[in-house]
Amino acid sequence: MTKKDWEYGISKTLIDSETLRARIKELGAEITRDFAGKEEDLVVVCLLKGSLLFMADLIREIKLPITIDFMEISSYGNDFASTREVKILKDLEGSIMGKDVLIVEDIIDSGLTLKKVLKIIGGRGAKEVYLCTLLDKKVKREADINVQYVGFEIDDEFVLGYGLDFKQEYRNIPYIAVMGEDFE
Ligand SMILES: O=P(O)(O)OC[C@H]1O[C@H](OP(=O)(O)OP(=O)(O)O)[C@H](O)[C@@H]1O
Ligand code: HPA
Ligand SMILES: [Mg+2]
Repeated sequence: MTKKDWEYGISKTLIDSETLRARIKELGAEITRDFAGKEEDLVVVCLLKGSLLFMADLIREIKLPITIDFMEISSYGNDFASTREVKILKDLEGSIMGKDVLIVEDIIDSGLTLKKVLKIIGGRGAKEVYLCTLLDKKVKREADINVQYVGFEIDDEFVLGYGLDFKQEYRNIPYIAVMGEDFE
C-alpha cells in the first residue's frame, strides 16, 4: 500500500462505524438520564485533538441543555508511547465554578493525561467532575482514574482513526483501526 491510499498502514478494523454509532447513542442516553433534572447545566469539555469526532457525535445524543468548551492537551508527540510530559496547549475559555463538568476523552491509556487534567480542573471550583471515554486501554493504566462512562474496553494495541492519530495522521478514518506491525 502507498501513502496515496488513505487507509495505508492499517492492518484491521477494530470497531466499525455502525458499532461506534450505536454505542455512542447508548452513552448519550445514559448521560441524558443521569443529568436530567439537575439544577446546574452541564459543561461538556472536549480534550483536543483526539476527542473531536467522539465529542461531535456524543453531544448530539445528549438531549439536555449543555454548554461546550475545549482544552488541548498533548503528551504523545510522534511516538507510540507517552512522553510522560503532559502539555496544555489551549485552556478552557469559560469558568466552571459551581458547575457540573463532563470531560470527554477519546482514549485512556496510561491515564497520565487525565490525571493532569483532573488536577488542573479540580482546582477551579467545579461542583462535580465526571469522565467519559470512548476507549479504555485498562491494561496500560499507571494512574488511578475513576471513569463513569466507557464506550469500549480494548486490549493493548495501538489504535487509530475516529480522531486518534499516529504522527498526526489517520484522524479522519471513520472507524477505529489497528496499525500494521511492520509500519512506521
Ligand atoms: O492515558 P494517556 O497515556 O495519557 O493517553 C491518552 C491521551 O493521549 C492521546 O492524546 P495525545 O497526547 O496524543 O494528543 P491528541 O489528543 O492531540 O492526539 C489521547 O487522545 C489521549 O488524550
Ligand atoms: O492507542 C493509541 N492510539 C493513538 N493515540 C493514543 N494515545 C494513547 N494511546 C493511543
Ligand atoms: Mg488526546
